[in-house]
Amino acid sequence: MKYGYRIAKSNKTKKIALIAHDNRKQELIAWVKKHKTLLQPHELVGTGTTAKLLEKHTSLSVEGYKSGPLGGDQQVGAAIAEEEIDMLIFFWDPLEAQPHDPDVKALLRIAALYDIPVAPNKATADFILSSRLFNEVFERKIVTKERS
Ligand SMILES: O=C(CO)COP(=O)(O)O
Repeated sequence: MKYGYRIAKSNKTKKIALIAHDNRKQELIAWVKKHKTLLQPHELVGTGTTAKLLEKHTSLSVEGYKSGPLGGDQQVGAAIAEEEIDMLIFFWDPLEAQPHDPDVKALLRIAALYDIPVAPNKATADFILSSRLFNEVFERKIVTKERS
């Protein structure tokens, strides 16, 4: 089996996954509030608790998957593998182990594999949002398997 790749293109309107571990949820809520106008035109999704809190505190519409520890990270990972999600804002906790650490790792692996922008903190999220590409079509490299 050999690996090859093909180029996929995002739409101008992005589907953005928003996720935060408990100790970082307030930080994500504040970030989304700050950038509400920029985020509003895009399709927002997130893991269960994060999505609910974001809807409550920002009144943006955020479609929720299951809660992270109950399989939400895996659902977001599957959506990335289906090429449905264009970027991942994931404020994961660098100071506390999670019971579903393997799921977190799997999500980050799939996001790297499918070549989507990933922000683990506000600085990176700000860079992504201020990128010229944020409201344009951008290309990404999808790894494929080819029979040799
Ligand atoms: O645990 C998470 C990501 O790994 C987040 O899940 P919740 O948004 O349901 O808290």
